[in-house]
Amino acid sequence: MTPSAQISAVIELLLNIQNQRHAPADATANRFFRQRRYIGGGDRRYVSAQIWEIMRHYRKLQWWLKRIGSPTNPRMMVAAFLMLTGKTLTEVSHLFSGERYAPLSLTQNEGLYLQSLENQKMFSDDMPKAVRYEVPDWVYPLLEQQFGDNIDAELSALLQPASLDLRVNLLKEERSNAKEMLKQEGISSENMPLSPWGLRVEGRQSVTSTNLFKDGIIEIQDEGSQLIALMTGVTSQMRVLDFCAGAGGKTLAMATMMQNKGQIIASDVHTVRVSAAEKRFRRAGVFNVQTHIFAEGAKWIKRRVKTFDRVLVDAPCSGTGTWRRNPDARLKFKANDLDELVAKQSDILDSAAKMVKEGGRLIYATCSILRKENQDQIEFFLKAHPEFKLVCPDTPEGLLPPDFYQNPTFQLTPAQYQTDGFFCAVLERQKDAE
Ligand SMILES: C[S@@+](CC[C@H](N)C(=O)[O-])C[C@H]1O[C@@H](n2cnc3c(N)ncnc32)[C@H](O)[C@@H]1O
Repeated sequence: MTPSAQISAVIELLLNIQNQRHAPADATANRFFRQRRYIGGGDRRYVSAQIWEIMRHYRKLQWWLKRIGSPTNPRMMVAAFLMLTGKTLTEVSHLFSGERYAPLSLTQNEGLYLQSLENQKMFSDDMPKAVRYEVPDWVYPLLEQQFGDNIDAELSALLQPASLDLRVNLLKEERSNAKEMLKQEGISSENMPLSPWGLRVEGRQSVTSTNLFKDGIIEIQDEGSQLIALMTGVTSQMRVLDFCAGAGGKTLAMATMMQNKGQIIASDVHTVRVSAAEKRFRRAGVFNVQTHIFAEGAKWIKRRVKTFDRVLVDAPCSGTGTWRRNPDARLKFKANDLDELVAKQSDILDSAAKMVKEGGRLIYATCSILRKENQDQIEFFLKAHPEFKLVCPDTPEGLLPPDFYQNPTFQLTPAQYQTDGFFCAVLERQKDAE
């Protein structure tokens, strides 16, 4: 593709993303490329990279265009993006050439709007902070209250692209061997600073096409997610329930901790996710897991009241901690979404708590950085459930970083730990008084 044709594809994809507001942007992008097989690998990578950058600067681009009185359509967003990332008006005019496969030529008005962006930077001092950091206006005050003086550091880190993190399946291979094998497949990685299973890959690489991935030796999993699994403290003698198992990321990590022994039940309400999890369990050689799909009625729960040593609730949440990976999610997040999620999490916690045996533990986790879903949720739960107490993790020594053993709750953020944002609380059901 010519550079102009690439820009044309970027504009078209951005229009698709805007029109399919309810679909995640990466799903829309995948569909877009599937329908245009003629776009080769290199061009596809270029168009994707540009789109993710535009999504990462979406509010700022809209702010600039409104400020100069321009329409905020995809065409002007892309042109403004090019100007604000260093192209001159002449260069942008060449790209918008009007030739075959190129975007239509810039109109006189468009040229004038863009001229006023010459020598401007993406960030402007008089931009509101919520725009600068690409968070919804209603979310910014919540985060400001939580992070205080650290707000700028926290929100800048949340704007950076996330690293590509892998978890080595110790059931199949040592981390050092996996690292070497990955290198032989052309992918360099480093041991992660916090997780004993983790490898961090340099740059953007396609790990899913490696033999290691196909053979179940590695899984893609953020370091924060690996730490949550570690905080459950599961061991090979236990009976464990992963209440919101989804596609099984944390189940897989817990199965490794349990050396494929004991029993894990991986449950969820979402059939497709559970099927995906089953496929991953097979690939990873994990056979101490059974799956369960929740149906209407609570019989399944009733029969298993107080029978599990550990129950993990990796709750459905706002995903605000993963905004580095999903820049479009931040644009879609609404205040009533948060209220609904908080109510749902509370219901799930109530059901899951019933299953924890005396002296057993309930581990609550979210990939959210919002207090309402995290600390406030746990405070509310403890008021309603005095039979539970917060306790420090009892994970076998040496698996977690030392300070993780001292705290019953943990908030991870990209700024502080270079992980996604995660919250975790460990609670224990007290023994009934005689
Ligand atoms: C954060 S995701 C889980 C991710 C998964 N644990 C992992 O590590 O890959 C939350 C999951 O909760 C599930 N869920 C939503 N409502 C639920 C409910 N009432 N009971 C159980 N699971 C539920 C969703 O289908 C989703 O898969």
